[in-house]
Amino acid sequence: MTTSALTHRVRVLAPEGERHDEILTPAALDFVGALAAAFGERRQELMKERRRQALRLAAGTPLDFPMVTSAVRADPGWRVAPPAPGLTDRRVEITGPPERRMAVNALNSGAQVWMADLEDATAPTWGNVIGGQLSLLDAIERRIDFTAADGREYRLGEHLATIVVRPRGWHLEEEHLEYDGRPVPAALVDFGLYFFHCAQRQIDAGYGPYFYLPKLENRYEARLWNDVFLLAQELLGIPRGTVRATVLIETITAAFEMEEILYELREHSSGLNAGRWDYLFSVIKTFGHRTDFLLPDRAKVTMTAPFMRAYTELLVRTCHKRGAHAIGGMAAQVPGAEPAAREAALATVRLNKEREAEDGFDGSWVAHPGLVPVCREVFDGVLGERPHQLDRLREDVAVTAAELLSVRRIAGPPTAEGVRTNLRVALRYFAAWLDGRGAVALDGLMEDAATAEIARVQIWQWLRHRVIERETVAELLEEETAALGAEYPWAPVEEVRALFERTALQGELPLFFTPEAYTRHLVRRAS
Ligand SMILES: CC(=O)SCCNC(=O)CCNC(=O)[C@H](O)C(C)(C)COP(=O)(O)OP(=O)(O)OC[C@H]1O[C@@H](n2cnc3c(N)ncnc32)[C@H](O)[C@@H]1OP(=O)(O)O
Ligand SMILES: O=CC(=O)O
Ligand SMILES: [Mg+2]
Repeated sequence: MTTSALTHRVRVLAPEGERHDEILTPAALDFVGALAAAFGERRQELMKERRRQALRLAAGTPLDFPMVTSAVRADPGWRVAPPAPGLTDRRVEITGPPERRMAVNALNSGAQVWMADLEDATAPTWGNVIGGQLSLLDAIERRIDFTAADGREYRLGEHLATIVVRPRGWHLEEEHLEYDGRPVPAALVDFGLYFFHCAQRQIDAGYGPYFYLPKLENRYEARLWNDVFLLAQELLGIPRGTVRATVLIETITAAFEMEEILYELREHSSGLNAGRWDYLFSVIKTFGHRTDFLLPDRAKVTMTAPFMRAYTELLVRTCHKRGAHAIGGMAAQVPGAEPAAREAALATVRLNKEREAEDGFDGSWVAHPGLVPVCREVFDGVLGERPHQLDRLREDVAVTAAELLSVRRIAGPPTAEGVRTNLRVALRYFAAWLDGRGAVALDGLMEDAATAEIARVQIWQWLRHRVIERETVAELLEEETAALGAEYPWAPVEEVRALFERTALQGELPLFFTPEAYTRHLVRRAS
């Protein structure tokens, strides 16, 4: 049953859920409404600017470091805010959706930070959106303990990871909340509800309202976030500069404005993170029409590819120049139960973390509690007792625009195995997402919205450049759809297949698979 409640001008258009009233209080909705009123239009303008920029780049306008902000880059006189409590030592950060069991496991994992993910790892069903907020509130109130159906006890320990929340990106809307007759930007819903309920509680606990900001494309989007923080702090009487935000550099255009993004957010900034999977997705999406951006199988595009190295080297240099933490990205391997596969996964993760620690990163991400020890060991080896290595300025690094864009230096056409893998991953991930799960382990790898995006856009790119035949893809799709049905009898196979066809096989490439899939499949469903 759908209820419709009106508070100020925010309407809730969703089934009532257990304890949802604790999150969707009139005051919290008013707060979200105030953010939507102040920033909704500006966000829409910025989404239009994204499309204009995509068209300019497609038409051949060169991507370069902006001339107009060269003074910001040249000015030695500014630094970001000092690290806030709980964010000084970030050598291991575990990520995952704020589902109750995982929340307890992540908080107890021994990592310094838990990135509670309402974004790449969460399928935004209304149940997940509000359930995530409840988990966060309960965790901060230390009332999240529970006994699972199988009798296992989940109890918060003494030493917990610092919570950093990742709201959804600017491109998404939350259709279960309406302001002035329009869906509220999802970023403002996730940020606003958490901030409203937890900011003061986190300050009282000795921490603060901390965020990861995903998928920014330029400095104006960072400025928008900064203004959101200013208003949010003002409305709730929280001292200016209490918020901290780490921005994921995970679009190719943002890589050209890292310093400007830090500058815009400087009084709230806690660094940058190398969001490598979305970054790769963004490179393909932005330049997929160009033959010099044709990439081989996803498995072959590692962090040692010259253009990926240029990106991470520049990220560390930029952060440390401004006193900001540089946080490494996600190695996708998850440790399975089978000993040989487990060893191989741990060895790959170790190599990735070693490269990051040696390059100067101050910490890195892991996707699973079983990877916390290896990441910690590697960073302990480089940091020792020091909480970070901000003093490693990496003045030896000088990255050019050409190096950031030097994709053609990775050779090789896609293999038959690579094409099939992308199809398998996209179909299985879409099925899980429609089922309300935003992260899954598939063949020993963590897959989430970012990695699934790569799978779909690679197929699109390979078709566009005719390095694979349309008939081959059609045959493989037939086989893999049948395999999906056999493997996941619960999956809505035809809907999954149609979603893949719409988002990967058309001439025009949809910018993300999520907005359309959300509206079509996740809105106004029971859970
Ligand atoms: C590109 C990016 O944006 S990366 C960041 C976004 N992606 C993510 O955050 C993904 C995070 N990781 C995950 O979601 C999970 O590890 C998955 C889905 C990949 C695999 O999860 P599972 O299949 O449950 O793994 P597995 O069975 O090995 O889990 C063992 C235990 O570890 C827990 N666990 C696994 N991963 C995590 C995690 N990231 N955080 C907390 N606990 C976790 C499981 O809940 C399970 O706990 P239990 O023994 O109490 O039941
Ligand atoms: O969010 C992280 C990424 O790699 O994408
Ligand atoms: Mg991402």
